[in-house]
Amino acid sequence: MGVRCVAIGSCGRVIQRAFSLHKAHSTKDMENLFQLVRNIVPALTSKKHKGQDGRIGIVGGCQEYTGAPYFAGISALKVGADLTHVFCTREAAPVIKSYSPELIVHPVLDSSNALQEVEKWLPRLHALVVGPGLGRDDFLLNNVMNILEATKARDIPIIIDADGLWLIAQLPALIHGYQKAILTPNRVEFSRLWEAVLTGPVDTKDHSGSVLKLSQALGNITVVQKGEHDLISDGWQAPTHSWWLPGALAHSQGSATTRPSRSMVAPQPPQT
Ligand SMILES: NC(=O)C1=CN([C@@H]2O[C@H](COP(=O)(O)OP(=O)(O)OC[C@H]3O[C@@H](n4cnc5c(N)ncnc54)[C@H](O)[C@@H]3O)[C@@H](O)[C@H]2O)[C@@H](O)CC1
Ligand SMILES: Nc1ncnc2c1ncn2[C@@H]1O[C@H](COP(=O)(O)OP(=O)(O)OP(=O)(O)O)[C@@H](O)[C@H]1O
Repeated sequence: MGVRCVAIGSCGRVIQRAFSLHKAHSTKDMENLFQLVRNIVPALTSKKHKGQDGRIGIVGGCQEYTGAPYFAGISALKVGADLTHVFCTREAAPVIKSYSPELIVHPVLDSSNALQEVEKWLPRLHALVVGPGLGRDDFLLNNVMNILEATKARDIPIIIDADGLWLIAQLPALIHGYQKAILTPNRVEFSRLWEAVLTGPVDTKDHSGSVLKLSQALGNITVVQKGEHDLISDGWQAPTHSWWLPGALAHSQGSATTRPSRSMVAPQPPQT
């Protein structure tokens, strides 16, 4: 069975499980969702070679945290990306690699030439995910700062989650105005970012307005605020709710970036 058939099967099982918890959904809703998932997975064709349907880089994984970068990488593959490169610390690499032979793992993030090592691969990557299981060690964060600058210089889309967001909260200028960035904060990460770039407390009665304001304060970069209802804004348009599976993935594992349908791999939301 091909990788994509397995991916579709896996997505189907997740959705079926989700729907078993949400009986209120109609069969028609379910059919629509299956179709949306199918749309995400690229069609097999003899005209393409391996790599053309997505080469994704994951920056994260350190001594303490190895699960999150694995989930980010393997999920990218399950929704159709062809290759995933994980850039992690030396100690994390054998652990992450042993979870799956499908991931390409580079034990470079804690080396003094981390930037050069990652830069060798940057020209081949279609998107970079920064933060899952990264930790908050200053030396690592400094390396990641340089990697972010190099990635921006190449105009590569960047998705930032978890400790990547911690770094952005310390240094918002690092990502300010970079239109190809997507930040995926949970409620706590959202507050941290808010405090870094805005004054006063987050308006908990107006989630939509808050997401819009944060996106604008960061120079109109896309913010996906995770929670019971995910909210997405690019600072120009009022936030929209997550459109495909509200609440169904509450038992999150690893990282929001492991659910790429919410961000750049997704088809456009249906017009309403
Ligand atoms: N939390 C996770 O699932 C993962 C954490 N990892 C790493 O573990 C370290 C600590 O992670 P923490 O998640 O504890 O982060 P923090 O140290 O930033 O703590 C955030 C706190 O906010 C709480 N919180 C989260 N969502 C909330 C909500 N909606 N409402 C109220 N409280 C909420 C959490 O329970 C946690 O106590 C980080 O270095 C992080 O990268 C990573 O390995 C990836 C997985
Ligand atoms: N209260 C909730 N009810 C239903 N679903 C929720 C709720 N909170 C979060 N979720 C779902 O879980 C996803 C992850 O949100 P969460 O707040 O757990 O982020 P997180 O802590 O950063 O986790 P992860 O890093 O795994 O994405 C959300 O995008 C949403 O789909």
